[in-house]
Amino acid sequence: MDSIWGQACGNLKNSVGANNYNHWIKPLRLVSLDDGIAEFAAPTRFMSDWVNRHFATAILGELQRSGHRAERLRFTISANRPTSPAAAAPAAAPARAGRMTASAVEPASAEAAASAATRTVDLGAPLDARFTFENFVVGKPNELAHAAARRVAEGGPVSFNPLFLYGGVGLGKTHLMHAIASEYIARHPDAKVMYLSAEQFMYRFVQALKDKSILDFKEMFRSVNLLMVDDVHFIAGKESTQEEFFHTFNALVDQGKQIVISADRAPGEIKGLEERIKSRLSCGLLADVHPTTYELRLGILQSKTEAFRQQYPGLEMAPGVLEFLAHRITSNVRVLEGALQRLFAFASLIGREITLDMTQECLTDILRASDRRVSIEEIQRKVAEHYNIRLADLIGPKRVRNVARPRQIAMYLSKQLTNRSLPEIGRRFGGRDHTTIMHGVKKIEELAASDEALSEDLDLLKRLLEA
Ligand SMILES: Nc1ncnc2c1ncn2[C@@H]1O[C@H](COP(=O)(O)OP(=O)(O)OP(=O)(O)O)[C@@H](O)[C@H]1O
Repeated sequence: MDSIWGQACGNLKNSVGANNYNHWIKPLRLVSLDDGIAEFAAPTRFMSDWVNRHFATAILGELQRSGHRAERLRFTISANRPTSPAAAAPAAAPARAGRMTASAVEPASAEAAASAATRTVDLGAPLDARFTFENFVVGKPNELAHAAARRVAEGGPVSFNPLFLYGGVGLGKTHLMHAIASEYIARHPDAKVMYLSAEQFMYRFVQALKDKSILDFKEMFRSVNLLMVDDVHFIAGKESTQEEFFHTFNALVDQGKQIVISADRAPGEIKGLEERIKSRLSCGLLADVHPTTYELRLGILQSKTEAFRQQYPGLEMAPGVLEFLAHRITSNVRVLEGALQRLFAFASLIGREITLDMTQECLTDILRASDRRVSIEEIQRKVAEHYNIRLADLIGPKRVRNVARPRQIAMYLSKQLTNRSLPEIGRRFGGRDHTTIMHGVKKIEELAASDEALSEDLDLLKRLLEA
């Protein structure tokens, strides 16, 4: 086993990059390779989950290339646990270079295996048992996407096709997709549901071409009742895959079968996607998952904390910690969740209550990265560009409306996306008083509540700034 894995590792280092390799792949040990199942010992559950989600395709591909039958991964958690909290629960999630599906990955524990067996999607990837509607916290930014997802999951007559969920990284699109699939299967045990990433779709398509089994491929995809393709932007620029996807899509729509798609942006904004596909994808319901608000982040943190309390019983948390995290980590839910996980792991290792001081100490890197994400200068530049005004005017004293409103928008975004104080923001806006900034922020909040166009503009700017 050691020599098989050693050989695969050499290539994996190149394909996933040295950082990913050292962090995630190197600590794994190949225990057995029987019946197409590659069993690994991993130091932590967190690590095995992460590898499942991100590197399964690469690992299986490597084992297959060296002539072994490898169709699924299975993990056991080895006894020698890591000693540092960062290794136990690395919260600073590396940027995701496209999703690797969890396809062909077996659940780690017997309990998870049993529950997955009842949830197994007929033809696609196993579902993540944590991604249910019950575990999804609903707030203003995701309420439309959630309601539409619920409707599709009921499996009644197809009222919009496709359901197209889109939004920035780590905002819950995949979570909703899994929730739809689980619920749909629970309600329609005989239905065929296929959930896979666009990358997996391409991989299967290429494999079918190689194996000369394209008819089987077509037949398999056309036989499903519900097709769900995650991260569809992945096929941008890949002409033959797009062509095949287009035909699959049309065949299913013609048969009245439901399709759910997710992407990081609206169909019209995906560069490298054929016009006919863009227009097909725009035909159903486009549901935007907006960037999180403070309230939603807090709700998610509260809900995740309850789950962590079961995992780490007896751990106390001082008041204000969740509020602090919701305020400081605005990037995406995945990072927020990772931060909380690291905090619990750390507190349980040293056996102390989670306090604000501990939070700051334990999450220094994440908090610093969050701080760095957007600067007031970037916000000012982007807003000036967006409204086609000069940066000097945005900061300067002009009071004409076409400058004053964008200025207030920039003030509002500076308050929302950075953790600078009002006097500090004031200084960056040409030495204005903090009450002027407060007034600007309030004004935009009020306007956005009734002006849909402004609210959409704010979302767009946030997304551009947080990208
Ligand atoms: N509203 C929510 N309630 C509970 N958990 C959430 C919510 N939104 C996101 N999450 C959690 O955040 C993590 C990231 O979500 P998910 O993978 O669904 O993001 P995504 O939008 O598909 O991102 P990507 O663009 O990277 O594919 C998951 O663990 C998910 O459970």
